[in-house]
Amino acid sequence: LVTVKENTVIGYDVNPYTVDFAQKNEIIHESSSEFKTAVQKSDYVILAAPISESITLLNEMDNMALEKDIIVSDVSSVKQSIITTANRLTNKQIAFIGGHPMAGSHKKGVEAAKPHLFENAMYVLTPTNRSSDQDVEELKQVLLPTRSKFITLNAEEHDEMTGVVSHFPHLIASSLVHQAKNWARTHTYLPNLAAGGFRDITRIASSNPILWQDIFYHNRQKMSQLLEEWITEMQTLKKLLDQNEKKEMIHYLELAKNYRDGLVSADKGAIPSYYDLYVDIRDQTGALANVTQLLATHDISINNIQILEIREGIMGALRLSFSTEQVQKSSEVILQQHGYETMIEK
Ligand SMILES: NC(=O)C1=CN([C@@H]2O[C@H](COP(=O)(O)OP(=O)(O)OC[C@H]3O[C@@H](n4cnc5c(N)ncnc54)[C@H](O)[C@@H]3O)[C@@H](O)[C@H]2O)C=CC1
Ligand SMILES: O=C(O)C(=O)Cc1ccc(O)cc1
Repeated sequence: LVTVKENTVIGYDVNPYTVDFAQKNEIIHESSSEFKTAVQKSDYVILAAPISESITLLNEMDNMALEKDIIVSDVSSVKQSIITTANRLTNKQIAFIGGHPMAGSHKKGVEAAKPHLFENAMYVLTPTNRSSDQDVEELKQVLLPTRSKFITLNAEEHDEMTGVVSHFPHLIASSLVHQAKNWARTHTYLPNLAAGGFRDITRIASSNPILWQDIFYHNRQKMSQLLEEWITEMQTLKKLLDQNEKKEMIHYLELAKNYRDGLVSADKGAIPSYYDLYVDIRDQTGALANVTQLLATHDISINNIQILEIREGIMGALRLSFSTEQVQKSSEVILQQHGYETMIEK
């Protein structure tokens, strides 16, 4: 993705379908079929390809003849490798600042783009020896409309922290799915018993495998260290179980619960970029149709709907996710006015 100064966004992608889709859906103003042409027209460039590809593109830019100075950034989930590349650039006209918006989903492709995707999300910026404080401020101004919250981190601390809260959980989610798959060979009814908990913890296992292999590869040292720590932790847990250490187990679960409960609120800096509203419902089909229609008549669009723990004839709940707090609050008012019981997690 490439932007030029007069608020014009030029899009470039190796896949022409992506550029075409982006233009038809007004995600970009202009398109380019050649990376070099797009770069040469631009004041700011944001590389949003898989990490290894963004590194290649940055190296390509180093050899380009540019008529003006440009600020280049990226969105790669791992920072060290691209920052190392940036620190070695020789083209004096390029100022590089690493970027990583902590928002997204398990979906891939341009179709997953959303105008409010980055709103309230943390956006990590990683300055390099190829950027000044003024360049960082200028980039922030360009990114201001995303309404994300900027934080400056160096590559090492970024990769350590995202390793813990983003990359490593992915590996665990996939391994849990593998475990279930193996057990399902001998227990064919198993998938029917997979309740909300299993779905919650494994959602990210449905992400794009090529992208995640690339993330694991670029953060392989941290991943390996985390895996080692995890194995030790699992061995400790196994001991607690085998020796029926009740108190210790309750203590372990309590500590995790307390810490996790403190992470829920969006403004405490945790990752959620959605605003959830829970609605009590009696039956699935009728309630789903009523709730969605009611909100649609008020021009409210729902980002995601999940049916929680519902069985025929028994009260259940819908989890509606919205992209802004304002829409979440107005949906609550509308639904309450129509007799629905609602809840927003504090
Ligand atoms: N998926 C997510 O939730 C998040 C992803 N990221 C980072 O964003 C980057 C892109 O990830 P996604 O958007 O999920 O992947 P994606 O697969 O949806 O999009 C990547 C795009 O890059 C294009 N591409 C690949 N090689 C290219 C090249 N050499 N030149 C031009 N275009 C090329 C592909 O055709 C595709 O349209 C990655 O670096 C990832 O680490 C960062 C935050 C969140
Ligand atoms: O699917 C999810 O919930 C995510 O965690 C999205 C995500 C994927 C990659 C990132 O580098 C940052 C955020």
